[in-house]
Amino acid sequence: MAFSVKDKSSVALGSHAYHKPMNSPIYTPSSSASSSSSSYMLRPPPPCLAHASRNLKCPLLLPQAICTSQKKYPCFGAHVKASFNTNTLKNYTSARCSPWSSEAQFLVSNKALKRQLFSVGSLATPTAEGVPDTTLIGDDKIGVLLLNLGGPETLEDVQPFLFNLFADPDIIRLPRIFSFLQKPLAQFVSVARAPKSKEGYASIGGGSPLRRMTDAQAEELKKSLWEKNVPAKVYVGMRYWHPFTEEAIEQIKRDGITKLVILPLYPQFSISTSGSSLRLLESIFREDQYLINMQHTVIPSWYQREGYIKAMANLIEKELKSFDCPEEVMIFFSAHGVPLAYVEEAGDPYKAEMEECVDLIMEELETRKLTNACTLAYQSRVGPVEWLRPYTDETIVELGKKGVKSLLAVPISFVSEHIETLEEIDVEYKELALESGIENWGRVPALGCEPTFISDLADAVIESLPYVGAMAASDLEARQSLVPLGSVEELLAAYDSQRTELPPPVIVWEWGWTKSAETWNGRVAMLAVLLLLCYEVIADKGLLHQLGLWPSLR
Ligand SMILES: C=CC1=C(C)c2cc3[nH]c(cc4nc(cc5[nH]c(cc1n2)c(C)c5CCC(=O)O)C(CCC(=O)O)=C4C)c(C)c3C=C
Ligand SMILES: [Fe+2]
Repeated sequence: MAFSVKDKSSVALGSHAYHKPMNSPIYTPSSSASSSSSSYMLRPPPPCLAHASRNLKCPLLLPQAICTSQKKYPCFGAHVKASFNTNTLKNYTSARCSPWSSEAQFLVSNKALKRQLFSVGSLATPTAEGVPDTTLIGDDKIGVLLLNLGGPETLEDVQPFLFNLFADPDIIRLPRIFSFLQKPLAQFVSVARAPKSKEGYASIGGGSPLRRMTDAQAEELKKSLWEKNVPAKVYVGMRYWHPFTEEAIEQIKRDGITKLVILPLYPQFSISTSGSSLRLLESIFREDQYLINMQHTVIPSWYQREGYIKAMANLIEKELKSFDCPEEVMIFFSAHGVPLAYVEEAGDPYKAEMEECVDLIMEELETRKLTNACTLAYQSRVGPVEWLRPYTDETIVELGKKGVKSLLAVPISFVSEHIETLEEIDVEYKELALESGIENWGRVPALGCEPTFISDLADAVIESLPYVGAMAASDLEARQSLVPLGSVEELLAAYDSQRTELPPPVIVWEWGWTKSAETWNGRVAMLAVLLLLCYEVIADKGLLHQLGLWPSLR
């Protein structure tokens, strides 16, 4: 028994084609998409935006993170779809004055862009022997900076780690006039959440495996690069815990790196993950003379890459075989959620990229004659606002009710094991699934150091090398040709302008225990917390002071 939208009698959760909004958790890739994109092409224009900071007032790093070319010309050597995604970027209208807007003038036509990108792209092609063009390396010292989230290594680390996370304005997005409350709020929320989080970390051995796993990935990536004749150093920069991004940058300076490839370890781009790390880097770069002069490029997201898609498909194929009736298993993609407002108001491409990623993996499985039904849902929501739907927990219950008997969970937004795979999926969701009538449960491991995946990351780095510093050329045409800056500027301008506003209120009021009531309760609670925090700051007394959770200002 396989479930799909083409088979509505089996599970009637509504229609669900990839390019439509995902109202229901069940979908199968649309047949047109399958047929149009079952092959991989080698040299599409890249999504990475190359920069060198020379000749620019500031290094303009962040725009590289978000590139509209991704949908139309997916990443180096990646899957090219014939049909374009209806890109969220189309919604952006305003071009504001932002730290990045100095580039808005370099708008280019896609035609010119393609022409140049194909010719520049060919520079990156490894030779037949797999040896990259050494002129790309020359006397340069090449570094690769892996960006990741970081995780507490001991239970004592949990609360300060949470503080760092909630103090990030890309995680708790306050209107600018309330930005002075960011740290007090982070203190409050981290202290309030720490006990629950500690329980989770205690149950997976007393800390996050993230540092260990990311270090191992860095080591393997370095080996792979050297094997491919690119003698690069690989650094790890975490956003919220050791080794912090700032520490990695100091090491990069000490090592005298002259060309840096920045590679967030998140396959899909989100404002809250890669975006946050890139924003931090941008501020570090802007202040530092060495970094301003160092050439760099960013690989903003790489979920479309052949190696990544194939590696994911390999893991799924292998895990399906462990079920008694593999063809009856529903493949259950579970992605880390983000608040809905990130996507709908701030223009986060995360949801669109996630859906496309799932589509590509399913298409790859189809080419292997694996036609299982699949579902995408979002997990790990935190706080009172609405997050991306469908939620993983609700979906599991719904699938149980609809008679689904076998589920294979696939963590899709992250490439290492972490608390949300080891605790949330393996323990909480498994238990919920079994209670909901699902009889057979499996989980695909995170990619970790899977060789196909690591080798593909190395290729992504190598393919990005021609773009490192390409913007340093004062040659206007080169600058114009390499980056579809107009769209990037629009995206960032829109994203940044949204930071001044809170999400709009729920317009239609419904009585009873409804979604709108839930949302409003959350907002009222948030407002009360804000007022209490204001009181603590202004009066230098209050509940937190009494509990000793607030350092006296006097
Ligand atoms: C693509 C991955 C991730 C997105 C998107 C993301 C957004 C996001 N996360 C929080 C809040 C928390 N995240 C926490 C841990 C955590 N988050 C990710 C990844 C994404 N987060 C990972 C890999 C981890 C685990 C790290 C580890 O230690 O193993 C936590 C702490 C754990 C907990 O208490 O549950 C919080 C809190 C928000 C609010 C958010 C988007 C705005
Ligand atoms: Fe998270």
